[in-house]
Amino acid sequence: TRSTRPQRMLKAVQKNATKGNPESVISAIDYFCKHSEWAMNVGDEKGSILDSVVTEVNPSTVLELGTYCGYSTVRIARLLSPGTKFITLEFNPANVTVARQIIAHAGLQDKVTVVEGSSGDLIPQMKERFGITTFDFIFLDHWKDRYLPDIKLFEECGLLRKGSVLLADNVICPGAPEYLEYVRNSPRYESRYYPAHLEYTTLEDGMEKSVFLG
Ligand SMILES: O=C(NC/C=C/[C@H]1O[C@@H](n2cnc3c(NCCO)ncnc32)[C@H](O)[C@@H]1O)c1cc(-c2ccc(F)cc2)cc(O)c1O
Ligand SMILES: [Mg+2]
Repeated sequence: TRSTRPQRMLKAVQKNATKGNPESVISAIDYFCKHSEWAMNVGDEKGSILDSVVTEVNPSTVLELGTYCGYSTVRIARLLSPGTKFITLEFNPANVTVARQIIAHAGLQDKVTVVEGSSGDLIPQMKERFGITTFDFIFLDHWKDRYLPDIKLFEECGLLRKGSVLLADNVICPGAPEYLEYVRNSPRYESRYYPAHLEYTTLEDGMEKSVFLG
């Protein structure tokens, strides 16, 4: 049967990227998406914003929602200090399989744990299953209508501390209006919008960085 786009992306990484070289994995995926098939990776322009926020926060604990093929997982993991606890959640088992292979090709398999399951089920398990008290940095890039319920879940589960940073992709395209309204109007967050473009296109998109104030 016909391969899937994530499988074709993995093949492109295995063919064109150097094993153990995260930068070459990132470049191979961006090349694939620009010249072969568009895919919903955060991409190079928004990826640079992600890089700068991760570098600024220099987190000890990181959570990503929506691994997909592992592109942003590789971008984040390559910047983390040794000993950082990084967990990424993905509920599609086929995507988990591809992501684990792309992360391994980059040589970053020891830096991140890819957990199969849905955020709604897994977020409440973070403390007991992974020994996490709070997250320093959270990257939201899963279904856009789940951003708001999941940030509320973080609050309910006591997973945020004063200064925790949440970065949300696609707040314009496809858009996360209820999430934006919440973080921009809640006295518990200090929010800032980073304008950019939808990955690999000229369409408007952007990322929202929100700092939890406690
Ligand atoms: O839809 C987009 N991303 C979704 C990501 C989904 C991935 O994350 C996984 N996932 C989803 N919900 C959960 C969940 N929890 C929630 C359910 O319980 N828990 C765990 N994993 C979850 C899926 O299995 C996928 O692997 C998007 C679209 C465009 C786009 C823009 C313009 C266009 F024209 C077309 C597309 C651009 C982007 O950058 C985008 O990120
Ligand atoms: Mg996205």
